[in-house]
Amino acid sequence: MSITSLSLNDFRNVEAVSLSPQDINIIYGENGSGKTSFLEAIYFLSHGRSFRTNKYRNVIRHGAQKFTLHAKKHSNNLTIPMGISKNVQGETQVRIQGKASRRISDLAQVLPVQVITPESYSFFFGGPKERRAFIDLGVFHVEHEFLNAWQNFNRILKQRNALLKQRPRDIKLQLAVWDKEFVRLAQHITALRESYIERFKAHFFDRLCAELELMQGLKIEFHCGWKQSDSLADVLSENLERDLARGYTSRGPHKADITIKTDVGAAEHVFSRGQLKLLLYALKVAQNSLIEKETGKQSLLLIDDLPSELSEDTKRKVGELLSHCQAQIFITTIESESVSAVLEALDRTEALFHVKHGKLITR
Ligand SMILES: Nc1ncnc2c1ncn2[C@@H]1O[C@H](COP(=O)(O)OP(=O)(O)OP(=O)(O)O)[C@@H](O)[C@H]1O
Repeated sequence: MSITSLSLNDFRNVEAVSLSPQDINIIYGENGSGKTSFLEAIYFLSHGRSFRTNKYRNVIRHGAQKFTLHAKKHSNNLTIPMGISKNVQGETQVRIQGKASRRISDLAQVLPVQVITPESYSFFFGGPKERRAFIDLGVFHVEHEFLNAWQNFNRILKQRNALLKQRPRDIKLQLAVWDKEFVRLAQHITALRESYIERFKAHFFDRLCAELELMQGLKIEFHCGWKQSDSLADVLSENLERDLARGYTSRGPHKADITIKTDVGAAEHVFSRGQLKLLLYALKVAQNSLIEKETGKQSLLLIDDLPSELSEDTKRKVGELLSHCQAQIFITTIESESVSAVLEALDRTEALFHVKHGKLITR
């Protein structure tokens, strides 16, 4: 069990709703009833932002001055109350165990949350940002040094890019100072990512995908953000003219990526949409169960509109995949019956929540 109570106030079309989630939670209702808003609220409690919009005002209920979200997380016989509120001026308040917290990352530490939406398939087709974020979420949870190193690296990257844009006369001298630290942090971050990816791959292939025929022969490759056989210091100097022309640093760990290949080509060019969805579930579940294994933290998995585009057989396979992790799961669907095949594979306590116009009609 992870979240034992959740309340939303003035969030999207939800004025005031409280619920007591179970291990598996099915949130169902008509289009526009407010189902996704519940997932969005849980995500907000973990990340301090929405997965749907960067405009925080969009999530405050029309006419209200602020939204407030509360949850109680139960783990290891400990109940941790947590909350976040944000007002129309953009001021955020975070409370964990009754104490104000200034760092959003504190929320994510307490409540690891992953989300899968119908748009998540941009994971395979979009740029590397999302794939990098996927790796880093795992590294963040299992490697304590990562957050600090990543924040420091980003500060240096910002300074370096500002220099590239300003082009002061002594730019080479100034860059020499920044680049030393840039390279040191880049190597540290890359080592943490590589070590995580190796463990992730072992977990993904040996534990999770052994029985899924589709996943046989897949290869996951990590690209660190520059040609790894070359020294990063040399790569930075070789690319200086190009970087000056563009005004940003083109090589480094901020460009890292992963590719997923089948025997005959990149997964995104070979697999069907349904197969890619299954692969995405496998990746997210592997991440979840690895975080559980290495940190003992139970995470939450939010799945928006699970049944869309999935056959009954694929839904059963999704259910089998989900049974490999202990994550508390929240699934939205228009009709509750359409996820029966998923639930059959999950032998855990379930709760059904019927949402209508932002209100719960059954509990
Ligand atoms: N800030 C807001 N204040 C009030 N209502 C809002 C606000 N933002 C969105 N809404 C409304 O709240 C509802 C939220 O819909 P949500 O996306 O959660 O529904 P859903 O049940 O997941 O729909 P679908 O099945 O179509 O994905 C919509 O009807 C939307 O018009």
